[in-house]
Amino acid sequence: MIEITNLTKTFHNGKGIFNVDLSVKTGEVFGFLGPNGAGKSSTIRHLMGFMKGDSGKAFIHKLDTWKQASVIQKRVGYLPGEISFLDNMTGLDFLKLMGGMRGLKDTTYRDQLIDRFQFDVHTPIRKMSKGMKQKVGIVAAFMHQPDVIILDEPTSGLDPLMQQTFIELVLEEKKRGVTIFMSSHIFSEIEKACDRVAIIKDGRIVATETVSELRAKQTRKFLVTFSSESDLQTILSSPLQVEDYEKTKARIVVKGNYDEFLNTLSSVRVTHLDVEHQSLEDVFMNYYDRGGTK
Ligand SMILES: Nc1ncnc2c1ncn2[C@@H]1O[C@H](COP(=O)(O)OP(=O)(O)OP(=O)(O)O)[C@@H](O)[C@H]1O
Repeated sequence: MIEITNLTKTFHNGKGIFNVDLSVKTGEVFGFLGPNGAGKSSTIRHLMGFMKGDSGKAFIHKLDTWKQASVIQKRVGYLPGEISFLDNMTGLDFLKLMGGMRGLKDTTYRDQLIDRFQFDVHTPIRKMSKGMKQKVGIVAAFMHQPDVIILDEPTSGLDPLMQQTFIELVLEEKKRGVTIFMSSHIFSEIEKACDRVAIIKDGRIVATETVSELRAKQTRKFLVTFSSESDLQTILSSPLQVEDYEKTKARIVVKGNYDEFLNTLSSVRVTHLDVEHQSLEDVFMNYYDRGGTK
């Protein structure tokens, strides 16, 4: 549904995106993660046909996004990273303008979305907070029920409740078979909403993984208390990775090897077990820190 092959764009300052390859299947919710300045918005601008690459191609629905930019921009739901509104408009004026451009006739779904995101459509945009503007942008991206939606940092400026409302909306659209591509640096929203994730750093894709693969790579540390010091000795002489220990307690590192962990623990008496959670953020930081090698 979305194909980017070998896309490169070098800006005059040497920054940009380099040999970006991405493929998003129909009905997939795909997360695009990276720190500030990594190249997320630049990639998305190519996908929306606002920018022409120096080399490589981007396709949506097999349409070349640069050559067929007007078709893409009419058809695809899009939330830009920074929305430029005409300040004298109200939220409703803006949504009517966007709806007109996309040939939206039935406004029932638009009005349901306005209700869900709880904002006053009659407020002039110049008086809106960043979060309110973001809500208007989200409604504009979803209201015509497109089959592809591209969102650049959709939850920035939203409070936690509205972030949750947004995730629910994405999951509903996913059920309808909509293909969604969204950039973010909030790992928890990617984890909740996305099937797969690509990580971009310094303009290059450093990893593409399913969310479940990423979870499997997640390191978990268990704080285990044993009934005796000899139990601890049994664990110390096992293949399990023990980070530190004292008397009858050990901090055991588990990275996917749950079977081995449970089997070994079953040979001793455990009186207490606690888990220290490592966030997905830590997993991603591994990628960032490793400078692009997987
Ligand atoms: N038109 C431009 N001219 C020169 N440099 C640019 C231009 N657009 C982007 N850049 C640079 O290219 C790099 C990638 O920018 P981009 O906006 O794509 O990053 P991003 O991942 O979206 O970041 P953020 O999370 O901060 O929005 C940055 O170093 C940015 O300064």
